[in-house]
Amino acid sequence: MTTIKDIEIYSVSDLATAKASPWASVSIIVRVVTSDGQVGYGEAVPTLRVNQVVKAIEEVRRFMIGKDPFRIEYLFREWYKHEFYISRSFEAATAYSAVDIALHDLLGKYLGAPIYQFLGGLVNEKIKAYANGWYSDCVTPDDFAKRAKEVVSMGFKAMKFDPFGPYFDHMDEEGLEEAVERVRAVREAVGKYVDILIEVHGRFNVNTAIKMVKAMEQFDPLFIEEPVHPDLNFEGLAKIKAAVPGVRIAVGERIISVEEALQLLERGLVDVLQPDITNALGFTGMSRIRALTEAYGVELAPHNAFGPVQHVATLQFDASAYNLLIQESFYEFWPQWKRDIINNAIRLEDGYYRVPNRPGLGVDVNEKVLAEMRFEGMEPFHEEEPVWVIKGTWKRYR
Ligand SMILES: O=C(O)C(=O)C[C@H](O)[C@H](O)CO
Ligand SMILES: [Mg+2]
Repeated sequence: MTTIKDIEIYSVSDLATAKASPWASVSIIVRVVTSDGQVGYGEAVPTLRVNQVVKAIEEVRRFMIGKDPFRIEYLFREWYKHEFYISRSFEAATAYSAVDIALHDLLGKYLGAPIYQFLGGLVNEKIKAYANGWYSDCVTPDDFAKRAKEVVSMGFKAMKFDPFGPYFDHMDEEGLEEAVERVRAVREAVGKYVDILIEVHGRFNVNTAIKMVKAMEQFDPLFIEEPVHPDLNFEGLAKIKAAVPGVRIAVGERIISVEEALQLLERGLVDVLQPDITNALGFTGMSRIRALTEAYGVELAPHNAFGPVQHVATLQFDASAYNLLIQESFYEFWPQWKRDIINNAIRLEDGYYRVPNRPGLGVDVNEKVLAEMRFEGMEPFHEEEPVWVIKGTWKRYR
């Protein structure tokens, strides 16, 4: 019987020369190795938690060694039994997610099939993508407009950005005006037929959020994401939906269980759900969440921000998701070393990605990059700009 022999954990980074936000300068990759020499890859979330996440993966490793890697549902259930906090702890959830992705990669390689084949088969041959990470150091409306045009010339038909500068919790009139002018500049630059997605990063209290959503409605955003603080703020989201019913609201990148998805869906608080395969319990969790969203008539727009293994895992998932709206992508805006974590370049064709159809995740991981870019330690904490914003945008322009 094939068993799990080891789980190797690689933190890789260019922190010394990083030009991106600190969270984007690190990837945590896992490599599951079997007794017969097969390998499967997965990825976890780094955001200011690198050490804790690595430790959490070490715990999953203790449990996994010696087990049959192909009993995926059974392993999930067994680990759920042992890991008392899996649905309460971000670290526990992302650690398991990374390993679950790797188990699916292994199974696909063993069966000689891409992962989508055993998630129900191919529904979407190509996946519409929206660009993120394209607006580093953009501050004025003009900065945003110029860069947005470049994004369109790369082929993207959709893009997301956070226009709210340094505001958090409350935003005054001047802040709102600046944000509105940035969004107006992008809408004018890209025209009517490119989708604009407004990222709020869970910044605002409810009163500010309602005012902001009302002001943004005129630009016809595909959705507005995390308009209020992200603590499953049911009351806040309900007030926004009541105040501005015509604007689609997206949330979900921080959910770590199927039950959290259910709580949002059953209250009718979300139009587009954004689960992330690296913290929503891998393919196992995402498949359950997909079924729920279908039942509630909600579309999926998976969050995908951390690295190329996540990127291709999300493509595999999306390939079989009938209610897929769009997939996020930072891929084109990462530094070369990060793109090089996988050997097979993922090309954007007219705003879409073709889903890799080789076994497992469908790509080869570049072990040289994993060895050369290895690092230990945490991402830096910058007092002057929160870790979650795109670098150089925590500014006003007046
Ligand atoms: O991509 C998104 O939707 C984000 O919100 C990006 C975040 O800044 C990132 O996930 C933080 O870790
Ligand atoms: Mg977001």
